[in-house]
Formats: sequence, structure tokens, C-alpha cells
Amino acid sequence: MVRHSLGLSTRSIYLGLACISLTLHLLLAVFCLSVLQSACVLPTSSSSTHQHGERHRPTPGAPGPEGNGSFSENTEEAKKLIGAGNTVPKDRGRSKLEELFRHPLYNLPRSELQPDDWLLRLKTDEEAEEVENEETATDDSITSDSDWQSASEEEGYDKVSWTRDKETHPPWLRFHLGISRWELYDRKDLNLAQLTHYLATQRILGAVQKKGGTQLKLLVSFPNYGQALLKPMRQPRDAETDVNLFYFSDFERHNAEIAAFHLDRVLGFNRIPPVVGRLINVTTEIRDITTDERLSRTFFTSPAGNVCFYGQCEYYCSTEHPVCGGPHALEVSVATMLPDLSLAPRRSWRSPWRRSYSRKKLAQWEKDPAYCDTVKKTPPYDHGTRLVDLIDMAVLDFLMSNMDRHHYETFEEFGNETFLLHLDNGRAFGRHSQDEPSILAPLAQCCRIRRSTLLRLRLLSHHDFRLSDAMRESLAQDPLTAVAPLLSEPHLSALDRRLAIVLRVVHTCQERNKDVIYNDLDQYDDQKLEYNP
Ligand SMILES: Nc1ncnc2c1ncn2[C@@H]1O[C@H](COP(=O)(O)OP(=O)(O)OP(=O)(O)O)[C@@H](O)[C@H]1O
Ligand SMILES: [Mn+2]
Repeated sequence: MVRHSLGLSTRSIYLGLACISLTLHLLLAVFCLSVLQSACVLPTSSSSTHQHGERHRPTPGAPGPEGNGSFSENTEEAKKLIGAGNTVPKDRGRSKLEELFRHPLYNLPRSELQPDDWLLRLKTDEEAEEVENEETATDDSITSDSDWQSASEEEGYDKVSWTRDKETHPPWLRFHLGISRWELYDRKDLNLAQLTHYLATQRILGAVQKKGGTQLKLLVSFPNYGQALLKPMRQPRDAETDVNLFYFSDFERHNAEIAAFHLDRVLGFNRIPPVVGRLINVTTEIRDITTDERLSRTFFTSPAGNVCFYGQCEYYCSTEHPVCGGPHALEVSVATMLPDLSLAPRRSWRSPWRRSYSRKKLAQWEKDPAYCDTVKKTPPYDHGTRLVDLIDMAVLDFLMSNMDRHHYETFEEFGNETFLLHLDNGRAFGRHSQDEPSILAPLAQCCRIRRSTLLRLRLLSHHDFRLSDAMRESLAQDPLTAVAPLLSEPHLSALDRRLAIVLRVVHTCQERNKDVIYNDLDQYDDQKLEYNP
């Protein structure tokens, strides 16, 4: 009897233990799935056959690609590619970002693009053949395509199988071929998700220091011949910039580069090259593979046992300011490279509202309240959309508190009739507890704003959309969100606070001036554009 009851209780204990173990395994599986989803690697979809003469380089000018494949951004496929979905906070299952992007203001019908509205085009067969003949005549190191290919395969690059068919193009090339006169990319193009997915997951084949600018950044190369600009994390994600530091001595932030790309897209500008976050191994993905002597000789192991480096540059490239892994893991931002300057030269413009970059001197615009009157009369601000483009940029910069916009760039190919590239946003999002009204000087002094921009800003100030919510949701698509939110809550609320300030400045302008709105929407139905919940 005793044996029987002992047997019974032992059995129930075993049963209980088995249940607990099963539950724990299930919990572990659910946890792993949710954490690893954003880091999962999809197989590359490169396919197709090799064809002769496909070393087509895109060339500037003339007829554009056969249009961008447009897809709805809320397709499940897009979400799979960027590994998002699980972290997107939704208000009772509703995506504010998707609703925002469905609004007519984010889907304005564009006038049809003409051949010279595309930055690049593929060479015709005849042109490609001509170049090939020239190369064979002048360059005896490349005797045939197959020679060229085997050499590149040895270095770990993919076999090139690009043809005129855009299905065969790697995402970075599709991105380049999709650049138009009025925007850098079409938000609805599914290729963007592919592009950022590749940037976040492809093997890094090369890493060298990128010249130009003042702070450390690397140029990395991928097996599909894509390249990206890498900026490392230099300080804790939520560190506020020291109040005693001038804007020109502030560190660059990798999360600012990422967040700026999202903000520019949420504002409907599409003027920043796609940027994605990535957790890399400094040892295997930089130190061991770099061929850059100037970089590799700066690697060392810190007293805490972390692998660090500092590179060579003007600011913060010293043992006192190392970039360190933990011990190997390092957060970085990876930005898509624009087409090479030899294919698509860019012009750099000094901003009329550039700061003095001096501890003592004030810039002219800080002393002269009528400064804008002079700018308005000066080419290229006296004509076309350049002034309102600059004001769009000031709004973007004020929202993210970027004081470092000394220059901006445009593609030379498009002359003065084109959008402005918003490159270099590493010094944004430095302080959330303070706003910097002087960044809005172009808007406040000129009292002019594009109507489409103003209407989108109003939409984003509405609680149904709210800029901070749209940004939180957009940033959740980035793989680094799995480590920690890319913008802390105080930074997100600062966006809403600053947006209200921008709208107040416009309101004040409208009380005092007549010609505040630059109407770029006169051919659209006003009723559809206004938001009436
Ligand atoms: N995505 C990109 N593709 C191609 N070139 C780029 C890209 N981003 C930046 N550049 C080029 O590299 C230069 C330096 O980059 P960036 O401005 O980010 O560096 P920086 O060190 O912050 O510069 P600065 O000290 O002048 O502020 C830029 O002026 C720009 O011409
Ligand atoms: Mn910079």
C-alpha cells in the first residue's frame, strides 16, 4: 500500500516536472523566434544567366529605366524583408504609419518623368559594345569578360549576371537607377526593403576609411558590389550632448543617421539615402579584413578586454576617443552610397544660413533681420523651388536639432531644378531637453513654406497620426531596435514639441505677411488634401 502510494506520488512528480520542462521549452522557443526574427537572413534572390557584354555601367543622362516597380508598403513581403512587424507598437492593431502613408498628401500624383528626369540610364547594346572595343584596345589587362569575372570571384564577390533586365540587378543598382530629379527614391518601391535588408545582412568584404569630412567613417563593400558608408556608435544611445560643447565639436551619432533617414521619409521628402543599423563584429568584420594600413594600425585591446580602434581623421581619432566593441560587438549605421561621382557628379552648395563655426564670430544671418531679402534676390534662390527646398531642410533640421548643415548637395545633371540631398545627419538628435530656434531662421526670416510640406506637418501634428508615433513605428523596422529603441522617448516627444513650434512660426508669419505659402498643389483637389477626421 505504502509502495503503491509512493509510486503514485513519484509518478505525479515526474509528470509535473515534464509539464514544467515542456512549458519552459515553449517559452524559450517563442522568445527566440521574436528576438531572432529581425536578424534572420533571407537567401539572396539573384538568379538568371550570364550574358555577354553586361558590364554595362549606368551612364548619366537620357532615357530612364522602365519605371519603378511600385508595391504597397504594407505588403507582408516588405515586412519579412526588413524583419519587422513584431516590434511595431500599434494602437489597437492600427498602424498610424501605414495610414499616414495612405493619405493623399503622401500619394500626390506626380507629373510623368521625362527621359532627362532620371539620373542614370543603362547603356544601349551599341554603346556597351563601343566601350568594350575601346577598353580592349587600350587596356591589355582585361582581355575578356570571363577573365574579369574569375578575378572578381576569387575576392569573394558574387558572379556578375546583370543584364538589361532589372530583375537581374542588385538592389543598390536598382536604387541608383531609380534616382530622379525630384526625389532620391520612390517610397513605395519594394526594392528599398531589399536594399536595407542587404545592407543589414550581407557579408562585409572590405572596409577602408572614407576620406572627406572630419570624423571617422568607413567605406564598406559587399559581395554584390554594393558599397555603404559606415558610422560607428561612439557614445551610449541616450547620452545628451554636453551643454558646453559647441555644435562643431559634437560627436557624430550612428542612431542620428538612422533616425534622420526615417524622419525625412516620414516627412515625405525622400531626400536621404537609405540608412540601416547593424550589429557588427569589429574584429572579424573590420580588423581582420581591412586592407587600410592607416586604419588597421589603430586597433588595440582596451584594459577592459574590448577590441577598439580610432582611425585617422581630424576630430576624435585618438587613443582617448576609441571606438570599442563589447568585446567585439559594435553598433553601426550603414548608409547606401550614392552613385559614384564619376557617373553622377554632385555640386556642393554652401548654405546661406551656415553657422560661423567659430567660438566668437556671428554669421551675417544672425545679425541682419532682413537677411532673407538678400538671399531671395541671389541666384539660385531667386528662382524655382530652391528657397522652399532650403526651408524644408531647415524644418527637418530643427525637428532633429541638427546645427551642422553647413553645406548641401545636388546632382549636377539636374542643374538648379532638382531636390536637395540631405547628407550627413550624424550630429542630429544630440539634445532632447532643449530646442534650437536658430535652426528655423530660414523659415522665420523668409516666412515662406511649401504648401505640401505645411499640410503634411499639420497632419503629423494631429493626434491620429502624431509625428512621434509615426517615428517610433518607422524606427521599429530597423534591426537595431531589437537591441534598444533607436530614439529614446524624450527624443520622440521633443519631435512633437518642435513640430508645434514650426507650426506656430508659420502661423505668426501668416499673421504678418501675405505671401507665406508656396503653392505647389494648385492642380490638386483641396478637399482631399485636408484632413477631416
Ligand atoms: N550616402 C553617401 N553616398 C555618397 N557620398 C556620401 C554619402 N554620405 C556622405 N557622402 C559624402 O561624404 C562626405 C563626408 O560625409 P559626412 O558629411 O557624413 O562626414 P563628416 O565627417 O560628418 O563631414 P563634416 O565633418 O564635413 O560634417 C559628404 O560631404 C558627402 O559628399
Ligand atoms: Mn558631419
